[in-house]
Amino acid sequence: MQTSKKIAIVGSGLVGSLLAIYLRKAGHIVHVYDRSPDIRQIQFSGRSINLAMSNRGWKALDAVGVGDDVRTIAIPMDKRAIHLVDKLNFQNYGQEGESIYSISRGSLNRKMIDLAENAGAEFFFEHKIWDVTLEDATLHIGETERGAWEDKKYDMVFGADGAFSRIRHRMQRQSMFDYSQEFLPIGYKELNIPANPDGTHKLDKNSFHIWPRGEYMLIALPNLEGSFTCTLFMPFEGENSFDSLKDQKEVETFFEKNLPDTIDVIPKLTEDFFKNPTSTLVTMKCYPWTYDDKVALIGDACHAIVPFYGQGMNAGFEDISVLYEMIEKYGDDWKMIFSEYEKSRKPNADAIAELSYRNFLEMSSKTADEKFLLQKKIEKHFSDKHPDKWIPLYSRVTFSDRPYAEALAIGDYQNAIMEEVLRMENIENIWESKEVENRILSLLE
Ligand SMILES: Cc1cc2nc3c(=O)[nH]c(=O)nc-3n(C[C@H](O)[C@H](O)[C@H](O)COP(=O)(O)OP(=O)(O)OC[C@H]3O[C@@H](n4cnc5c(N)ncnc54)[C@H](O)[C@@H]3O)c2cc1C
Ligand SMILES: NC(=O)C1=CN([C@@H]2O[C@H](COP(=O)(O)OP(=O)(O)OC[C@H]3O[C@@H](n4cnc5c(N)ncnc54)[C@H](OP(=O)(O)O)[C@@H]3O)[C@@H](O)[C@H]2O)C=CC1
Ligand SMILES: Nc1ccccc1C(=O)C[C@H](N)C(=O)O
Repeated sequence: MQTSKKIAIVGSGLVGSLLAIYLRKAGHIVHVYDRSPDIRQIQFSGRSINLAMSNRGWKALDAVGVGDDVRTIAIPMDKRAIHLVDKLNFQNYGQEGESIYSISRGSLNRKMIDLAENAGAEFFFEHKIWDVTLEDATLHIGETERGAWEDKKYDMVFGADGAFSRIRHRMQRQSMFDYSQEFLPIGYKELNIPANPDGTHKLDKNSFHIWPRGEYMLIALPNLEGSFTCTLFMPFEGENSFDSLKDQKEVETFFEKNLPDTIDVIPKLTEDFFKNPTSTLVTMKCYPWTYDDKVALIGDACHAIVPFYGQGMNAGFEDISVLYEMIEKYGDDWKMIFSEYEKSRKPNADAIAELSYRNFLEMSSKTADEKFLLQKKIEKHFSDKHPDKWIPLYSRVTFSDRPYAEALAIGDYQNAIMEEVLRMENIENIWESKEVENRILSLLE
């Protein structure tokens, strides 16, 4: 327990609501503000895309005893199901028993707010934060940007207000504040595979489904009631692009030609395609993340990444784990807590941003490449025999809590070794041999 402070969290998203639970545990008065209505009272619309939860997320949830609650709404996916035009391949994510978990964003957010409220946090919905005075942690709240604002002073403010954070906006106006934002030329659109009439899933429910098609891809994640949430990632412009699919006929022809096995399972294809928005993807980096011992950014507000590794929320939850480690270490010294928190997290946030960007190529192109699948088999075979010498990159990111920066560096080193190994003569037939094992061992020396 620390000396009790009055703390405001801006944003009742996934990170804000979990942070509220942690700060209550540390003995603080916690007020959470969100511009949106209470997600528990409304039909959730928006980015309802499912989230893949993995080790880092579970660790942060389990540490405050809410992991099992969340497990009740999670579906394990132990492999990729890779839908090529003419066949279906599978690729395990990790060792036996290791899975990532599909969870609906809306259900998770509702549950997290319930749990935070039960822990004693107070929520203020439909409260728009327009500005913050950094020096004395005062929030400026109002209906419109130019209307009257109410001021609320706190001991401390956390900006958990997402990729387009208002709290960060104010911090950006200081000198020596670094900031960058980069949009991808790729957008995404949500589609839906409904359940069978008996509530069963139309595709294997324990797989993360991918239709890799080079510059674009479709993915599908299972929901509890038998449906799948699909997302089409595709360039905005060019030959195969959102721009090129302007009417019903063009969409139907495109899917029949390129994604033929989805036709039967996505009955409302064109309706959903034109009803659902095409959304954007952005990487945002900034530094510093804190102001004195008064204001700190957390989650997407300080590191928005593209979604291709399924790590954005996991990384935001890990921010909270690290912040709490610092709380335990430095007690009431919030200056030290904030400074060690941002120093520890920044290199790891940058690393997962890079890994996430690279994973688009892995998912959309490499999963359709036999050589890549062979590489993964060799890595798995070697790592099963020498777990102390080789943890595959995917496992280090997804099933461990080793720093992301370490995963990126070791992953690059391992990749250089695998490039050598794949050049071995007749590798397709000898990949399980002692010769290949010895080659990797010698390259590792
Ligand atoms: C397509 C897509 C797929 C993804 N898939 C995954 C995945 O599989 N696994 C994973 O780990 N991550 C995934 N992510 C990333 C994940 O969604 C984010 O990292 C996560 O939502 C960040 O949580 P947050 O609480 O920081 O921000 P948000 O979830 O964006 O929440 C911010 C909250 O702040 C509120 N707010 C904003 N501005 C104000 C204001 N001025 N005043 C008051 N309130 C405000 C908003 O209403 C919102 O409730 C995905 C992201 C995208 C875009
Ligand atoms: N890492 C990534 O790639 C991420 C990408 N995104 C993408 O960015 C886009 C926007 O995302 P997001 O901001 O979450 O938006 P959403 O689409 O979820 O919601 C935006 C809504 O909030 C309103 N709004 C925006 N700012 C304020 C404010 N200060 N106060 C009150 N209302 C406000 C907007 O109204 P109005 O139109 O009137 O301004 C709009 O209705 C989407 O395409 C999303 O997919 C989002 C997060 C992460
Ligand atoms: N959640 C996502 C959303 C969009 C794109 C990818 C993901 C993933 O989780 C990918 C998964 N980790 C994979 O590598 O197969």
